[in-house]
Amino acid sequence: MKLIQVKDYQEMSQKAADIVIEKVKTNPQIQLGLATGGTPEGLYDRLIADHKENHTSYEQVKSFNLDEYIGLSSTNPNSYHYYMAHTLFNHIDINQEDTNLPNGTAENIQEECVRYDEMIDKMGGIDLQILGIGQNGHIGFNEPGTSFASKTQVVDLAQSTIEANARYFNSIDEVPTQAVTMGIASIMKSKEIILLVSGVAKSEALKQLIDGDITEEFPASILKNHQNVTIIADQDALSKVHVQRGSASRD
Ligand SMILES: O=P(O)(O)OC[C@H]1O[C@](O)(CO)[C@@H](O)[C@@H]1O
Repeated sequence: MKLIQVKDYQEMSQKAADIVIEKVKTNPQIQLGLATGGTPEGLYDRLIADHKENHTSYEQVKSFNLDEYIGLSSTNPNSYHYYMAHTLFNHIDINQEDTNLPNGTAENIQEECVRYDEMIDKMGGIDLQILGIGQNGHIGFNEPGTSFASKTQVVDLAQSTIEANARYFNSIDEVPTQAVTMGIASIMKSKEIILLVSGVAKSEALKQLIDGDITEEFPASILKNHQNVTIIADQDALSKVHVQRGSASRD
């Protein structure tokens, strides 16, 4: 894993935006894997600003999101469909029909999981996946204990995830307890991954990722087995890590 150390959330977001914009310009048909949550908001803001200023076009880009809550329709402001529309898609020239998220209200959710993986495979896979990390090491909504062989699946959210995400809801009781998420194996198929990590709340997770072993008890640890991962982490997130410049491996 390559590590880019940055000062703060702003610099992390700018660095990530610079990379994404460059890749979209080089390959206008790039297939992007996108994440939600607080972490990528700054990245999306910068993609929008660049689109407005420099006219970087997403007309031929296709996108695939990691996850969606079970039971929230796309018009629910807490759904990830809504988040993506309002945080990014409505502000750039990507075609609505080229944006994909798992459907958390599908009648047959198991079929939906299979459909989602097959669709991504059929379209040639994800070129660049943007990832955040949960405080417990989750990627997508794959919580500790998830099989590294997992494909897109329905998961029970960990209590710590429900608590962390309650900030977006009126009360913790409104947070769905389940989600549909791309599995670990689905995520690992991406040709390239950028992991964004910011803030002291993620410092323990980042330390575990860099210093710890590869174990299903810490889902993000599988990223060490991927050939092309770049971590962009800020000083607060790195506060518990002793790293050599540019390298996030122990060796
Ligand atoms: O960026 P946050 O809000 O800390 O969330 C961490 C991760 O958890 C998720 O919300 C769950 O998928 C991711 O989208 C995100 O990367």
